[in-house]
Amino acid sequence: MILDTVFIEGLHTRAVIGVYEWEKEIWQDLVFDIEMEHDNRVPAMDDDLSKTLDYEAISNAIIEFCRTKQFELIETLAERLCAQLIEVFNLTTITMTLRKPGAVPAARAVGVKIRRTA
Ligand SMILES: Nc1nc2c(c(=O)[nH]1)N=C([C@H](O)[C@@H](O)CO)CN2
Repeated sequence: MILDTVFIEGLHTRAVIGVYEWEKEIWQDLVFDIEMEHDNRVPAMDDDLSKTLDYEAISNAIIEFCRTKQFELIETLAERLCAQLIEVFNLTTITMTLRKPGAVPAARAVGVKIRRTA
């Protein structure tokens, strides 16, 4: 059982996302919190970046995905992005919280949280 994680908190990205026609013409803010299970003793043993989940590379992959893909629902974006990250970075388990801060003006944020396993 893996007890360690690598996390990314408050990652700001922009995407064309939303169900309404006006939303398909604008960029909107999205904010991600990500937790990925990993045995952190392995990279720590050799002080070796190649044995970690590289949070910089994963952050850049998330930003690029949001920049280049378009969906209506944040559920769809979260699902497809988790699938890609699991495949590309060989993740075992990922928990993703995706907030769309501007969507409901009366709320600080709305969003979804999913947990997916390879
Ligand atoms: N569960 C969801 N509800 C809503 C979504 C969504 O992606 N998931 N999207 C919208 C609109 O696009 C909204 O963000 C416009 O402000 C409405 N509800």
